[in-house]
Amino acid sequence: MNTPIPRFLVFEGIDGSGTTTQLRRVSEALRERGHRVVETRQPSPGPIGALTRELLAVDGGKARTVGPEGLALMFAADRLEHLARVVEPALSEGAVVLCDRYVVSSWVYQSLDCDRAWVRTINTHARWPDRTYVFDLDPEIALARVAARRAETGQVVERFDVPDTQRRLAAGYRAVLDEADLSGLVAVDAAASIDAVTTAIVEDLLAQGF
Ligand SMILES: Nc1ncnc2c1ncn2[C@@H]1O[C@H](COP(=O)(O)OP(=O)(O)O)[C@@H](O)[C@H]1O
Ligand SMILES: Cc1cn([C@H]2C[C@H](O)[C@@H](COP(=O)(O)OP(=O)(O)O)O2)c(=O)[nH]c1=O
Repeated sequence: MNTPIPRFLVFEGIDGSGTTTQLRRVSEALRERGHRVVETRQPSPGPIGALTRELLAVDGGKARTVGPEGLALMFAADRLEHLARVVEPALSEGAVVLCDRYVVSSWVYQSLDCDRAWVRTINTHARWPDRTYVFDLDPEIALARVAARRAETGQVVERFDVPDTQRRLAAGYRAVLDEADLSGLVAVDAAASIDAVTTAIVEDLLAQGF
């Protein structure tokens, strides 16, 4: 019997590591091969995700009122709502779902300020993805990319957009990559050129049966 192709694909990494750019390019490559593809992200565009994004924005240099535990619960609730509303129906219909950020984002970001085991507990009901591409990049390079992107797009500053925080997050992602018992985790050298990163991910997917 043929092994089914992995259809729930997640892109993870610190801000500026290139997940959004690559998600678009990999989706395009899969569509060209005839797959039906759903591109999505967390925090999701749904009601809980929209509220979460609002709470993340830093207003005049001051984070809004929700604290780290409240925010962790918002991300987890958004995740389950988004799974039920978007991801599960798309997978049931045979689509490939590519999601920009997922459970590992909560593990890494929320564990900066909350109890690590508790963060994992509140996310245990979210199904584990088939493949999680973890973009590994020096935080200095990622910060330079984010600054350039912000100058171009006028994007708002969010509470994790702080150099020291990004360094701790990069270390958090590397620690997750070192966990031996997680299935489908793939390290991506995000310092390579945009084309080279796309090729590496597409080659991995082809090796998975696409
Ligand atoms: N491999 C790369 N090399 C150089 N610049 C890149 C690369 N990947 C992305 N970028 C640029 O860096 C910025 C951040 O990329 P983006 O995909 O938005 O990151 P993320 O979604 O991980 O925050 C964008 O301006 C993008 O064009
Ligand atoms: C999904 C998720 C995102 N986040 C953070 C990461 C980002 O700083 C922020 C918004 O995500 P996102 O819009 O993906 O940021 P970017 O495109 O700049 O990489 O939310 C968490 O802290 N926990 C989570 O579970």
